[in-house]
Amino acid sequence: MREILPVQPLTAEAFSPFGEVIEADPSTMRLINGGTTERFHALFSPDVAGEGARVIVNIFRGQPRAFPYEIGMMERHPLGSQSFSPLSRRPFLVAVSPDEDGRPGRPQVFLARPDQGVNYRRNVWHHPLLAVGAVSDFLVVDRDGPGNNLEEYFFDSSFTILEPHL
Ligand SMILES: NC(=O)N[C@@H](O)C(=O)O
Ligand code: NI
Repeated sequence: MREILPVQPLTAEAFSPFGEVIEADPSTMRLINGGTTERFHALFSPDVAGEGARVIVNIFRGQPRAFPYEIGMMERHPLGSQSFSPLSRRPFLVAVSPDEDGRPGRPQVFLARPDQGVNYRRNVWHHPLLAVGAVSDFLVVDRDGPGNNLEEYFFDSSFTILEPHL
């Protein structure tokens, strides 16, 4: 029996070892435009490295994953951060791992609300996009430029995620 991973709610504190949660945090809010707009300021700062690197904005259209889902691999981007912000107002799953001597440790899985996104800090182990329940669009801010920005690691034994309760 493969190890079943618990799914926990996404919070800024729990996710802080891996990056930032993108959400309308009242502590970041400042009123602008004559008080007609709330600006939730500087939720994260994209981090790109290497000569010729640039920050780019993309849309990822993710197909929903089938459950139970096997986490067989993790990846990381040594040259840039990567953020995912839902455009389809749907929840999604976030799987991240601590680094253990250059390999991902046991994955931690979070359920992001439809009004939450995440930014993976540069070189943080994560699983590729995990859309849930329906085709879902995400605004993705990450890096373009020369050099290899993808490192993958395949586990000897996968981990199981059960269908999340939405
Ligand atoms: N390949 C790609 O751009 N996507 C992954 O990095 C991902 O985290 O989904
Ligand atoms: Ni990625």
